[in-house]
Amino acid sequence: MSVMIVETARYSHAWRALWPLAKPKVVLLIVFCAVIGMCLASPGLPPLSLLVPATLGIALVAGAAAMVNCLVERTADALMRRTAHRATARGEVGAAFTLTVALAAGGLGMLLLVVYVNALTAWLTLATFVGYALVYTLLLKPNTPQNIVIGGASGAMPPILGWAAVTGDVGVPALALFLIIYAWTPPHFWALALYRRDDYARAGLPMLPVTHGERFTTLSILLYSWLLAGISLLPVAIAHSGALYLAVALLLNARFLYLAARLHRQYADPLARRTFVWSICYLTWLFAALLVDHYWQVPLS
Ligand code: HEM
Ligand SMILES: CC(C)=CCC/C(C)=C/CC/C(C)=C/COP(=O)(O)OP(=O)(O)O
Repeated sequence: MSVMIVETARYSHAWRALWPLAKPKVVLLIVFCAVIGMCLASPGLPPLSLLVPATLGIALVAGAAAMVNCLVERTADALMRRTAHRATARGEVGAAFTLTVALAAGGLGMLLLVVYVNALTAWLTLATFVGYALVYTLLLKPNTPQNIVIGGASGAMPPILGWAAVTGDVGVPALALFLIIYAWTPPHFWALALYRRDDYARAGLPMLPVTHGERFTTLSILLYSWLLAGISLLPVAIAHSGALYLAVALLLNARFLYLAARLHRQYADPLARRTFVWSICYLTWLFAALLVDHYWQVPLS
């Protein structure tokens, strides 16, 4: 009896240790962007019979990708303060167990997409998994400071996945949303990499602030923020979104550009942290505005 209790406690500890490896908050925003892709592709609300399996499927595959990322990077994670507590880095969960759970979750997600959604969404989600868990994590991240500029293409896929789930193809508005997340990713990540640069240097990862220094990174953030400001107006330029979205986008861009310009003028770690936190608020509110605008569109003229 006591052996059983000890075994159960060990397993429940292992399961609880696995949950943060799936990076639930990141996956939540990814799924939010995917759901908005689904809504924008539908004149009304997407049917629940599609919304539920598509959302669950994408969430499961994204969580699996995050777990594989933590598994592959466990040695580097152990050297960084931000990631040293991960169960993979601490050796609290075995590699075989983590991989099995990740593949089971990812497999279940793929099954949901294949059976209840469509083949295009399933293939694109699989490609996204490979792009992040393998190409970015194994090849790009340890080898080039442009790692997230290239690897960011995976993170930018969610609206395309959502759109494809509803329509079975990749529409122009979905491509515009892809470009928004693609341009958003470098300032999002480099802001964090700046105030965590000692971590990355210790782990031997060639992040931009480590290889090119603070000034070059803040300039890159500023330039990408301008690029993002322009790209974020694409949904209006293609007449998919209206005045409400435009107003919100202009306000959000103004704050992002203000923070990026200040960061470049006078660098400070707390300001870099604020810029990183703002990047997450920015994407959340921008996509929320797309959604509200879609259902309550105010014409521009
Ligand atoms: C390759 C592209 C990306 C890179 C390199 C990246 C990097 C990071 C890093 C290093 C963190 C820090 C986590 C921590 O605080 O420990 C983070 C947090 C976060 N990222 Fe990203 N990110 C990327 C793409 C995305 C995408 C596409 C989304 C959502 C659409 C996203 C949403 C978030 C959120 C919500 C957090 C906060 C998580 C938390 O507070 O636990 N990221 N990101
Ligand atoms: C199927 C699908 C939709 C997949 C989505 C891919 C995905 C999970 C993208 C998120 C990107 C992410 C969490 C980057 C973290 O950077 P990092 O891995 O360099 O950060 P770390 O140092 O915290 O591990």
